[in-house]
Amino acid sequence: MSTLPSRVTLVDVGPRDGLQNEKELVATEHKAQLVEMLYLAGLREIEVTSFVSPKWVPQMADNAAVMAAIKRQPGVRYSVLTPNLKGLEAALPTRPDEIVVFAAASEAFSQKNINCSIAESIERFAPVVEAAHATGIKVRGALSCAVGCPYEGDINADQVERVVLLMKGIGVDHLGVADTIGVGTPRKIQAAMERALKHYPLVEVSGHFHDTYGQALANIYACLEMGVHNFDTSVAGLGGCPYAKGATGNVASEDVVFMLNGLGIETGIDIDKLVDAGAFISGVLGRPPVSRVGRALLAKRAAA
Ligand SMILES: CC(C)(COP(=O)([O-])OP(=O)([O-])OC[C@H]1O[C@@H](n2cnc3c(N)ncnc32)[C@H](O)[C@@H]1OP(=O)([O-])[O-])[C@@H](O)C(=O)NCCC(=O)NCCSC(=O)C[C@@](C)(O)CC(=O)[O-]
Repeated sequence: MSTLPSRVTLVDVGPRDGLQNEKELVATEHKAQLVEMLYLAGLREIEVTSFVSPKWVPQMADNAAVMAAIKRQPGVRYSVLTPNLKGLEAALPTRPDEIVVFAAASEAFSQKNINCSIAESIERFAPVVEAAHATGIKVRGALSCAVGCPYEGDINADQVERVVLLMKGIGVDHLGVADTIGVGTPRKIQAAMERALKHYPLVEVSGHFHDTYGQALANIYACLEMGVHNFDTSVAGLGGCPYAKGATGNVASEDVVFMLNGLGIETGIDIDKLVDAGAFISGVLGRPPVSRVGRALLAKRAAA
């Protein structure tokens, strides 16, 4: 039996990745309340919003207002997505603790998602990374479509490594391996992870798994076996990417915390309060949480 990490850090990306795909605009105050409830549940890394074009992603148009509305708590890292310098310039006055640039292992996805080739995206990110570092802000890089693309199909590990190297070359501090459409299975995910780990230290690599095919928990376990201990998750299983049709949300934070609790792995997260956060935002959206654990614990509460 391999030794699993004793502690795992989760970045809840629900307020950004989760909500970006919602057609009905969610009120700024509800977004801010969700961020606060995640903090109260013990999350110390929260992806709040994105500074992208409001024409492309209207749900994130209130980015600055959300950043102004959140109650800043000590010890919490609030991050935002910035696809270009324009995004960074808009984000900086809102004082993000970290920014995220996002590239893809697939040319077609890069074009659909950010309207440029992989090479052009790296050219755009380079000054963003430089400017962020100049103000002391850490940069996470998301690498979409690390095992499969909605337009190109299978993606191989060589394609992943190529973009990992490009990200590393421009100084991206942390590399997130993203299975955007949730088609990854444990061995494929491990192969992609291995390429990231060839160039980034373990502490600076994370997994970002959508649960479209129900593989996300197995994929997280496969990463734990490699020692990976940072994951993006989304409260209530919210989300999907507007440029990956049919892809469902990220793996639900509640489901991951339940599994990690069962494995005796520390997260610092209170699952009951996390379920409250999931129930809150699901109520705002007018539907039950996608999280199986969230639904089970809510049903148990109702029956008690
Ligand atoms: C990247 C762009 C902006 C390029 O879009 P573009 O049209 O190529 O950009 P442009 O530079 O030609 O500008 C066109 C217009 O957009 C404006 N603009 C330009 N930049 C910005 C900005 N930052 N903020 C606000 N406005 C902006 C710019 O000012 C101009 O406005 P106009 O003159 O037409 O009125 C566009 O493609 C875009 O916003 N895409 C958003 C994509 C997105 O948010 N996708 C979802 C997030 S990624 C994701 O979810 C995956 C991830 C990270 O979770 C991991 C995974 O699971 O894979």
